[in-house]
Amino acid sequence: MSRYPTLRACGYELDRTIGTGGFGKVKLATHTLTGEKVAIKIMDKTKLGKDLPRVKLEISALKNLSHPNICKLYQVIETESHCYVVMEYCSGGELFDHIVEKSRLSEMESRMFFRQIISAVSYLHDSGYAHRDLKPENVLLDREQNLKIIDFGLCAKPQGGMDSLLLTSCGSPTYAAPELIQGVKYHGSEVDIWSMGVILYALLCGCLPFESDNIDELFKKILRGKYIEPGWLSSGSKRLLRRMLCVDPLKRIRISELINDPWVRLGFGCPPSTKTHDIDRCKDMECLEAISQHFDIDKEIIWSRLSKWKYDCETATYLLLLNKKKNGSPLVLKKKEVPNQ
Ligand SMILES: O=C(Nc1ccc2c(c1)CCNCC2)c1ccc(-c2cn[nH]c2)cc1OCc1ccccc1
Repeated sequence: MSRYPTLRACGYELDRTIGTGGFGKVKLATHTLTGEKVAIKIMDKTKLGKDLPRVKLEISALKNLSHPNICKLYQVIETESHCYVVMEYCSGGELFDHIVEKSRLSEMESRMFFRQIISAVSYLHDSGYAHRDLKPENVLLDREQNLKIIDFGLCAKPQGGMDSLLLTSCGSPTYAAPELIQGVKYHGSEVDIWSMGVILYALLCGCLPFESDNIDELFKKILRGKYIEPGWLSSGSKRLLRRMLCVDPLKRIRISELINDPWVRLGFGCPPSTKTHDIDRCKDMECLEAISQHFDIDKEIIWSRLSKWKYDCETATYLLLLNKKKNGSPLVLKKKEVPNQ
């Protein structure tokens, strides 16, 4: 008997656990109707305690965000005891493991990944959010090695917009900006730029710019902002790293300059894309047709319900059909197996 009957009842066949964290666990699953694979974050609400607000924050952020480099939310299922968050399947695993596997990445492969991070973070900031916990462990890859940012449990949507200051000290110290660990007021966008600098260093060097087993030592290194520049770094990458890992947030490169940085554009001839990607919010008639035929409900009635974006089973079916269409798979929905009488 399945341990999670709710998920089975909502049309998911569970597979193995692929990740566990403070929040709970992440299990692979298949969405029965479309046959698409998903990742389901399973959280026991009675055990979440003070972390429950983080889960709510992540869910509300993900409901407002739609970008090819941000891990998609498909459905939220809540019961008395559990919260299930159905997410995009990222079979390429963590960027961190990819770097470790290759010890370090070439300048062009680093640039290919880094441009996707710039695209996602630029969209995030334009949407009024700061992630505040950017690190290679929170960057996954899909099977085509497209990058997907996860874990918006520490993100902030400052009341007064992205120019207003934040104070909460959060995130992982190794990737945290000097102003954040000093506990002074900071801009979310500026701390994200610093963390992106640490990620770029990890991509190019295969290690971290500031490391120590002793937290005080680590803080001193971050506040000094001095790090080793390995001999293989090009002058363009060294210059960019210095502009990102700049201790003074006022002198740190801004996202608008980062997009046009020569190192970022090298070989592409253009800046990373920054326009919002609401492709998932568009009305796709083929997907609507498939749902309409399967449930024998008028397309306009289906769309009137879908366009409320309730992240229920209908939203999940529609978004997963869009996925199938993007991957060139046929838009068919599986008939529910009628249990033999
Ligand atoms: O699809 C996900 N992961 C995933 C799927 C398939 C495979 C692998 C990995 C690698 C292991 N070999 C099997 C292939 C996957 C998708 C979303 C999320 C997710 C989205 N918000 N929060 C988590 C987490 C996922 O992962 C588990 C995990 C990865 C890194 C930190 C923690 C957990």
